[in-house]
Amino acid sequence: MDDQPVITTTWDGPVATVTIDRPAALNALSRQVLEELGAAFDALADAGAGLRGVVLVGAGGRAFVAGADIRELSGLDADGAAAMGRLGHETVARIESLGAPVIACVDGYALGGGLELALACDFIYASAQARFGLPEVSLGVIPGFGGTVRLPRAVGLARAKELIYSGRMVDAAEAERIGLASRVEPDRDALLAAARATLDEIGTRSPSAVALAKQVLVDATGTPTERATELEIDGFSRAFATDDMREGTAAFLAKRTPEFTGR
Ligand SMILES: CCCCCCCCCCCCC[C@H](O)CC(=O)SCCNC(=O)CCNC(=O)[C@H](O)C(C)(C)COP(=O)(O)OP(=O)(O)OC[C@H]1O[C@@H](n2cnc3c(N)ncnc32)[C@H](O)[C@@H]1OP(=O)(O)O
Repeated sequence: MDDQPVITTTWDGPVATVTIDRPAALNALSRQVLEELGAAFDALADAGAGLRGVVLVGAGGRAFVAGADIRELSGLDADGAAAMGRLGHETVARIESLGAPVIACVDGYALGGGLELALACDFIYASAQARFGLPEVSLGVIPGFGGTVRLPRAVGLARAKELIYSGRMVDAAEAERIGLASRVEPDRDALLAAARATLDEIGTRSPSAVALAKQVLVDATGTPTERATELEIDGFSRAFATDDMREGTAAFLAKRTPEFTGR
């Protein structure tokens, strides 16, 4: 365990930036990183409507996250791997259950658990220096942090199979082409600026509606159509019990800008 925190959270108005700060190990996911990451997102969940968006980024400029910490991984047996996988999935669940959108800003490598962490965010923005891959089969393992679940949803089953079986990396341009990255910016500064601009735009919308949309999208994706439809009907109807729905429709009819509260 490092003595220093490996996860830092900074705020700029209603937007929080969560930084994974282990640059010497290319921000590899150790137990400490996962535990601090989970605590950071628990704290963000307490911010309520004061939080309008999160940027998740890796420190150092060479990697977002270069995967699970292979030194820790190499010491695991089957039971330890199951515990590691559960720890990873519990961490991811906090990102997906956060009402505010989370943008993974990938500058450098996003490999293995690092790509899986990025896939658990709402969408991925990349710098031109980004490289993505699930190289687990090169280590004699398979993705254990949701990659077999989320990569097919992002790029389709056939491409996910090709990337997982080959373990090959894709660059930023290919990642955007196959739907893995939503945007590519020339460098880190432009990447972070683009993420902030998107979160500022989303921040002008109803926080309660955005949170409901995220919950339905996360819960419904991958479920049978009949169940997914019921989840959407439930979310749609819950929106009509919010102050934001009254404010949004009244503002439109009065031809004025809505003042959303997120309630
Ligand atoms: C209950 C137990 C809890 C344990 C918790 C563990 C975390 C759990 C996470 C959830 C489960 C994740 C499941 C996931 O699907 C499995 C994986 O992610 S497997 C790992 C996948 N990643 C990789 O295979 C990438 C490995 N790295 C590389 O290929 C190369 O480093 C690179 C990214 C191509 C860069 O190459 P170079 O530019 O040559 O740089 P170096 O290789 O010299 O690296 C610099 C420095 O960083 C160290 N490092 C890099 N990657 C890792 C890593 N993944 N783990 C640990 N350390 C890493 C590298 O060793 C160098 O260090 P130095 O030698 O300088 O000390």
